[in-house]
Amino acid sequence: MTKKMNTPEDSTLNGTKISRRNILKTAGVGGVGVILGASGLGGLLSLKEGKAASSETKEIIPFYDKHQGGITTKTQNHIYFVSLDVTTSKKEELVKLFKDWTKAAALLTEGKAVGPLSSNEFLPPKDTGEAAGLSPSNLTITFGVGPSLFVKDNQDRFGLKQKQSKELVDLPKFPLDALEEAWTGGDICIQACADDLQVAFHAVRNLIRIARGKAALHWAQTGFQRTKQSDPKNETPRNLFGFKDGTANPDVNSEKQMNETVWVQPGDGPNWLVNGSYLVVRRIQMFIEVWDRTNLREQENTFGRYRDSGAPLGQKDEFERLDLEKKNEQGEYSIPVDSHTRQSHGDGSQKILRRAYSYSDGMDMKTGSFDAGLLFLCFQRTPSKQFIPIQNRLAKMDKLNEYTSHRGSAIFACLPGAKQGGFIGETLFN
Ligand SMILES: C=CC1=C(C)c2cc3[nH]c(cc4nc(cc5[nH]c(cc1n2)c(C)c5CCC(=O)O)C(CCC(=O)O)=C4C)c(C)c3C=C
Ligand SMILES: [Fe+2]
Repeated sequence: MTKKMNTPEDSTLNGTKISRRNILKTAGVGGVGVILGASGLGGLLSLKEGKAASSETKEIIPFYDKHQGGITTKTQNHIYFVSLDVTTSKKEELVKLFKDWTKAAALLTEGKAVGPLSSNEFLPPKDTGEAAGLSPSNLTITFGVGPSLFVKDNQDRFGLKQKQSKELVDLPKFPLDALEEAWTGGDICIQACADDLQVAFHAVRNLIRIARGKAALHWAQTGFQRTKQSDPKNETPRNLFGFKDGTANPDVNSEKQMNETVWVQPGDGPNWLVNGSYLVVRRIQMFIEVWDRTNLREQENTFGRYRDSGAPLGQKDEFERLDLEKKNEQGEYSIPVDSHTRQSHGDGSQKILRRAYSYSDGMDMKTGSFDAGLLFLCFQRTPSKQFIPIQNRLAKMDKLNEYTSHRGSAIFACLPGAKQGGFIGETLFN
């Protein structure tokens, strides 16, 4: 029996965009297995378009843009983050991979399959199928390249050495780092964020499938936030220590702030990264059992903020400007000297865009406690002037270190966005 499939080719029929959900609804109307000619399907959809299309349009973040999605776009409920090792030594295969990934990512973010769901019973289907019927879920796919893609073991692997940015180098070892190879480094990263974890997983799975023989998984980490459904007021999310996390972030709606803080500008370094950004990712375990035995005052002194309101200590409102000079009745600083807020803020001149997710990975087999914490992700224009000095201060002085351990780390240059017809990495490889 011939079935009409949701293929990349038929993603636009008669000028009508067809998403995973539409195609299923259409099949429902006509019945599974009904043969539909392109024009018949297009006609049917244009009749039904209205509701389904308008509710889904809101759940699509366009893939082709000046900047990649997943950086300043609204944070979704889930993340599936992977770091990959490139296994091919041929530059042309690497370039082809980025071209294939670009096409696939554009389809996936629109809620489409990367190929026919079941066209030939003698071959594995092109798309793995688990996202069929699901909405695009605001999926964003962000690609980055690590320092080891340029030079590894002193080898200029793909003739890219001349293009390596001075900022794209391994992070220094910070005091107290307890990094493990299993969560550190990588040649390429893919960050997939979506409001549905199955959609994010499906995206990563299919992109890695496309990379077979060219790149392989090095490490992977999922993460979550409270969902939009459970928090319709969209307040600042809370981390696993129960504190609001993300309050003092630069404003993603301010182009000026993003150009100052996040996007690489002409003249900053190599041209290929203009409109891209550097991502620092840290897998930070949080000792939640120890925290849960710590009294509230100590917890609040650790962060320098109230747990309930998220306001700085000695102040009223979550979003009030920090008053680092304010003292309490005992004559001590209201926001303690070793608190996370004071140390991460510093003199306020170094800013990063944080886009962190909590993670929970079952049990830490070494200790029997939860392996849970924060997949800390931050974007910036110049790591040596932003993440690195902040982390140097935190590693030396932050009271939060008593309750956390940095177990994984990596840096990537997230490429600029691509135009329709172009591909992610074009500026680097051409
Ligand atoms: C090097 C950068 C940072 C790391 C690593 C980091 C880890 C980390 N942070 C929290 C929880 C909170 N962080 C908060 C503020 C805050 N954190 C950083 C940087 C790093 N945090 C910055 C730059 C800031 C903002 C400073 C400012 O200007 O005020 C807060 C307070 C609320 C907020 O502003 O978001 C919390 C809570 C955890 C749990 C953690 C590691 C596990
Ligand atoms: Fe922090």
